[in-house]
Amino acid sequence: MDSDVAYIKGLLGVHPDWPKKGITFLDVFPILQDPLAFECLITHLIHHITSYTIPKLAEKKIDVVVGLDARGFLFGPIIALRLGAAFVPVRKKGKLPGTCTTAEYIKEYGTDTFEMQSGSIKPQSTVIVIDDLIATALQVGEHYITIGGSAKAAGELVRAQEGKTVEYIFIIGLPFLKGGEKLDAPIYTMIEADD
Ligand SMILES: O=P(O)(O)OC[C@H]1O[C@H](OP(=O)(O)OP(=O)(O)O)[C@H](O)[C@@H]1O
Ligand SMILES: Nc1ncnc2[nH]cnc12
Repeated sequence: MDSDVAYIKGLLGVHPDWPKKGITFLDVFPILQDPLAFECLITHLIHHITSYTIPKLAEKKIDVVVGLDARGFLFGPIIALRLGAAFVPVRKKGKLPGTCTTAEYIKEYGTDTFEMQSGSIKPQSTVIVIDDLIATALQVGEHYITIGGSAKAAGELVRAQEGKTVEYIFIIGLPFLKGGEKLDAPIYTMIEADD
């Protein structure tokens, strides 16, 4: 398992000063270009959910996997299918038809607004939120302030529909940014990015 994670980590694209100076962008797309690595990644996450997340739920199953626009869409539907769960997208503002709930957020390199279609999660549903990466938002002088970013906004949208987020799952965590300290459920990151 550890060697699988190390292999997958080695595939990540590392792009200093992109999309702007001071950001080191970590690109998950090379993983998808290696079918064996992609399969290993999905198997790893399913193993985590079925052997760790679900046993803690006392007889409950995962009802909904929520994926975040856009890179969360690469992983969320596959995980949902394998779990027999629904997939619900969180999209950037203006992309979803019908009535939507909205949450604004600040991320590592800008601000944005997320939306979820009203009624897409039934009250009391058990939810996993998935995305490619968790970072954080704001640097003040030499210090980063964690204000949750994309994942926190997604959690707000789930709560607005009375769903219960039981875990936030990410392929990559950026530990030096301390992302996710203020989320309402535990976080699982498969790969810890180097400081
Ligand atoms: O933890 P945070 O500071 O909120 O940052 C993480 C988010 O930023 C990236 O998405 P981005 O908004 O760049 O959109 P994309 O997936 O459409 O490229 C990434 O895929 C996460 O969704
Ligand atoms: N450093 C980073 N690399 C890739 N996606 C990101 N989203 C926010 N920060 C990011």
